[in-house]
Order: sequence, then C-alpha cells, then structure tokens
Amino acid sequence: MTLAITETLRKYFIMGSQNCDRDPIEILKVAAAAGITAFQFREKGEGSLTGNKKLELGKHLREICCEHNIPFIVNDDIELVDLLEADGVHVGQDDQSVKYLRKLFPNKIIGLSVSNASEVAKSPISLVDYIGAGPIFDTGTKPDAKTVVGLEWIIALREQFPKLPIVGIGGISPKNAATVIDAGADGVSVISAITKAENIKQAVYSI
Ligand SMILES: Cc1ncc(COP(=O)(O)OP(=O)(O)O)c(N)n1
Ligand SMILES: Cc1nc(C(=O)O)sc1CCOP(=O)(O)O
Ligand SMILES: [Mg+2]
Repeated sequence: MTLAITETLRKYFIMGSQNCDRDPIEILKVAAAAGITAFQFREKGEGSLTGNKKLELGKHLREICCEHNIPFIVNDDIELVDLLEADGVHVGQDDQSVKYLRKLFPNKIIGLSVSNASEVAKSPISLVDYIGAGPIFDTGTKPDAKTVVGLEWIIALREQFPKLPIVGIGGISPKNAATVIDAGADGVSVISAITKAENIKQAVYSI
C-alpha cells in the first residue's frame, strides 16, 4: 500500500556512507525494519563515495527500500534518479531547478529546501510535493548549513501554507522531534539521530 505524502514524511531518514561509522547497508536494514517511512540517499561531502562505488552502494540501499516498501529519494544527483529507479529527488535552492525537474519527472516525488521567506518567494512551491525546512536546530552533520531557523520557521510556513507537506530538518533527535511535529511539520528528517544511535530501533521509535 502506498502512503500519502504526509505519512511518508513522518520519519524520513537521510544517509550517505560519510555519515556512518558502521556499514550503511546494515544501518538502513535496521532502520527500515524499525519503521522509517522514507529514505534519502545523500552521498555528499567529505569522505563520500563517487562514481561506481556510489552507484553500487545506492543499488544496495535502493533494494532495501524496495523490500520494505519505503520511498527511495535521491539527493541532488539527477543521473542517479534514473539509474536507481528512485521514487523521487530532493534539491536545494542552488541545485537543479524544480521547473526542469518537474518536466523531467512528472510523476516522481520532488522535495525542495526552503530556509527563509525570500527563498519561498522565489520558489515554485506549487510544483513540489513537499518542502524541507531547516536547519531547525544546530547540526554538526552539515558544515555549510544555513543559520538556525528554529521552530518559528515551521510555524510560519504552516500558517502561510496550511496544506503543504512540510518536513523539518537539522539537529532533530528523539529529545526534540515531538516539538517539530507540534509546531506543524508533517514529519522529521534525521541523519545523525539514526546513524550515530547506540540503539537504532529505539531511535526510530522515538522520533
Ligand atoms: C528533507 C531534506 N530537507 C533539506 C535538505 C537539504 O537540501 P540542500 O539544501 O540541497 O542541501 P544538501 O542536502 O544537498 O547538502 C535535504 N537534503 N533533505
Ligand atoms: C542535510 C541537511 N540539510 C539541512 C538543512 O538545513 O537544509 S540540515 C542537514 C543535516 C541534518 O543532519 P542531522 O540530522 O544529523 O542534524
Ligand atoms: Mg542539495
């Protein structure tokens, strides 16, 4: 059964091998069995794989998502969307344009990052399936993250767009995930809350 996009966003796990001090394939297997609702393959930044190694890891991770019926979303890398038969793509303000992507992928999930009002103003919001709002809290995972926007950003977006699917991202953990949902987000996106968890199953339950 296919989930509605808002349900798909509820526990949205993002990972690349650079985020892991254990085997990423094993991490995703445990997270998938524990109940994540979406996965984004984000092989990016210091220590990340490229070329064939990136593709091979992507194939393994894609397969795990298929087995668990979890949407598989590719970060940034448009070529990989076709190569891995991804369910969607997530882009930021400086990535491939949403207008172009929507033409290329009329039926795939398209997510876009928005961190402030001027980004909203210049974004074709009606063409995306969801937006990623962040960084909500301080994050040690992304060195080039923008200024922390806080829960106020979720509240403001929800007020402006009552029906738009929104996922919060940045510094979200079992301790603060509920505050993001209470502020109006449909879900939480996490990297380190799962990749660095001592008990991945418990972390997935608690976000
Ligand atoms: C769900 C979600 N939200 C935001 C982002 C960040 O995307 P972007 O701004 O393009 O930054 P990079 O992830 O590409 O470094 C995301 N990936 N996922
Ligand atoms: C990939 C990413 N994008 C962000 C944004 O604000 O757009 S914050 C971020 C890193 C999220 O990692 P963690 O859950 O470990 O804080
Ligand atoms: Mg990007």
